[in-house]
Amino acid sequence: MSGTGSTPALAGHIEVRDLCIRFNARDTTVDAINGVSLNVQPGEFVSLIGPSGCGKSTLLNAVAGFIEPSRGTVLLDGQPIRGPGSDRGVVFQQYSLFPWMTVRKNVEFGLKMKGIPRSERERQARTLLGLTGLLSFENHYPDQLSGGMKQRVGIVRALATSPQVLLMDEPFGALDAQTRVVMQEILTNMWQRLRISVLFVTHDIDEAVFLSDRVYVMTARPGRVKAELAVSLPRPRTSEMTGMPQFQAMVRTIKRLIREESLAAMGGELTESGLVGLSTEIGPQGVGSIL
Ligand SMILES: Nc1ncnc2c1ncn2[C@@H]1O[C@H](COP(=O)(O)OP(=O)(O)OP(=O)(O)O)[C@@H](O)[C@H]1O
Repeated sequence: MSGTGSTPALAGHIEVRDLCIRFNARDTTVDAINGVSLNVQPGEFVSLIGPSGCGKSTLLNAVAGFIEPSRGTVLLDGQPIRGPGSDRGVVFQQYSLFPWMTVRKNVEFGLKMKGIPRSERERQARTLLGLTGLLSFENHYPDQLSGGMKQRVGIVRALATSPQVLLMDEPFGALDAQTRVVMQEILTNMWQRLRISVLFVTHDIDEAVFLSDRVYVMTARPGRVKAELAVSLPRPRTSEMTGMPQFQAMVRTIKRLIREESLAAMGGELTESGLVGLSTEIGPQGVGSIL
């Protein structure tokens, strides 16, 4: 594991510079993101939020090394990212566990790929499973687990190789509201202990504010950075903080920013007095139901 207690993280600095990603389909091109610059400092928790289709997953996939930039660069600790690597753990919304492997074998997989001897990888996997309350399920198969447990295994598996960076793409998107809140608390506790850098994609504004040190709000496609907000809530975070005025104020600000972008993408515009531009097409009630 990368670090414990208050040891400051030294690695895991992500820098995205003027990143553009264009997809070429058969007879069209799609500019998914255009000129994105952002950073994640070592040990920082940063979220990306924005209207649907603004390129959040594309950006995360570029940092993971699954997609090459059309222009611009993505650096990890000063080195250009040239492909996937064990220095970056990835967790997706779909649990992506191997269904034919037990929980422990799933967690051991990355360690096996790194050539760690069997007894050592078994020891490491059991330690991580113990930290997340999953040790008694080590011999279960994924389809014997609840969604929240599967995603805990997914996170443990991503952390098993001691990455400097954890990349998470809507990891709790498939979970019910209660499980989601519990998972957020588990994640923030684990992150606080490990001090690794996290880049987290979500649609959920409360989730972004609750978990993050900073939040980047993206524009509608092609995605750019519309705003960067620092979250000043103290650590460790607790669920009671969601009732604090500064939490609520930040949620309102982000909601407004995303709403502006969603409207702009639909050809409308937000004014002091209300909505214009869309009303002739679908009427104010229609707009309210969309947003
Ligand atoms: N492989 C691909 N080929 C062509 N277009 C793609 C590809 N991947 C993504 N896109 C397009 O790029 C744009 C950005 O997609 P992306 O999934 O990154 O957005 P997102 O912000 O994560 O969306 P959502 O919030 O709905 O999950 C979309 O218009 C999408 O259709």
